[in-house]
Amino acid sequence: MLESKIINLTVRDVRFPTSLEQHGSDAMHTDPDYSVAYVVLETDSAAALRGYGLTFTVGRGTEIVVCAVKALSTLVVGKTLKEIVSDFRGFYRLLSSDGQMRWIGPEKGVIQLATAAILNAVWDLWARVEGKPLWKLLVDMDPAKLVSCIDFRYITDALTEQEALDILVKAKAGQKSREEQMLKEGYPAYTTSCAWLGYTDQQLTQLCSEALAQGWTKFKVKVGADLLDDIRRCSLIRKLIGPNNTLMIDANQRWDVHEAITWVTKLAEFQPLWIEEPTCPDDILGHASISKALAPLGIGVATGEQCHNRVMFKQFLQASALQFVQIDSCRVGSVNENLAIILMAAKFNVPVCPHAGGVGLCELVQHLILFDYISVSASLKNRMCEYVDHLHEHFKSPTIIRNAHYIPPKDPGYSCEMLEESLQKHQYPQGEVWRAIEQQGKQ
Ligand SMILES: C[C@H](O)[C@@H](O)CC(=O)C(=O)O
Ligand SMILES: [Mg+2]
Repeated sequence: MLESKIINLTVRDVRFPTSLEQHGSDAMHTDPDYSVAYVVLETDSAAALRGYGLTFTVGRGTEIVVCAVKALSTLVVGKTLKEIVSDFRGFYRLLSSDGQMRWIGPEKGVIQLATAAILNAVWDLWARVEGKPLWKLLVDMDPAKLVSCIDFRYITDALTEQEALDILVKAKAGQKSREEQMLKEGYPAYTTSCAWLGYTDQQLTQLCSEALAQGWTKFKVKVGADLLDDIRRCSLIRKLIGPNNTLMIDANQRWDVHEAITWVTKLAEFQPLWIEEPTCPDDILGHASISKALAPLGIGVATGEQCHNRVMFKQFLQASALQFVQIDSCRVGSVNENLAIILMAAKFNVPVCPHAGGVGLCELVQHLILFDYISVSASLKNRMCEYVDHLHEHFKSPTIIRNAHYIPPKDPGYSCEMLEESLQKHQYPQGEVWRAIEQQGKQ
């Protein structure tokens, strides 16, 4: 089935009105409507095999990502899966470095989100053809083949192809038992669902108490808009979860560098493990200053959900500007680029703690973090994957969480196929959910 040719690409703008209840709100994104540009690759295979992919957005602007996907589609349609995966590095380069389209990137912004959506669909298709969930496709893949999927351009000063290969070969030891461990216990997760910025203290208390009862031990709280609110909310959560559970805080880029240091120092009494996105996501040296200032307080810096490519991650690592690498399945160039980031993190000995949530981000990134543990890092120290309890019901193979752990998916593919009924209802602006909202606005 590798011979199957991709004969069509469709892309849809699908939005969920999460802002109505303040789900997903933070200090910078006060009214997110969790959304996706949803891609389907159709093939000429007898079994009418399809690949499903998506990239995540927070509402307005999704139509621009849809346009970018359409612009890139001519580079994909007409290719066989075999042509693509036998030189995946070359195909990645074709998509990310097209001689004309790279001007509107390169490898950043809308065009990078569109690249992610398309490549996620290609990886989904490949995993389906092999009859495996994506994490298993990666875990079973020969290290040389894995490395051949990565574009090392601009990162060889931090990680060479040979070094990447050596890391993967070394991690072969114990791989089988780690895979069995994951199938039995799952991968540790933390929750962000209890403490979005727009939630009331009452909601926060109720959701946090419920989460504790369900076995959650690690909690992330949104901060950054108002210091007194932050002190009150962090104090409330710390009291609820007790001294031994883990707290993280996330400012979503709200502060300048000095402001970040002062503000977080005032929250240090609540003992957060990390401050996430304290300042502009492009300010590597700013993050390095914050890291240095907060290290004596035992607080690390985490970032990555808006870090747009492997070159940025390389510099964050080289500058000791982060202590937690937050890969994102839809921000960078799909699995190909995330492989590079995971391997660089391993070389620099910095834990990977993925960003997830949104629509489909948990479904996707669970595959990457399972691969990281089984085939690269071989460690769970200071490692956990974000989980957010929204919108999973719209997926054909939703994430399974047991006792605050991600249970490895078993269905073939990359877990991002959505239910047709959900797509139709939420398609923007013509789906019934959006027509009803428009009607209410007119009344
Ligand atoms: C706008 C998103 O909900 C964002 O707040 C998510 C995020 O920062 C996280 O999950 O971390
Ligand atoms: Mg965040």
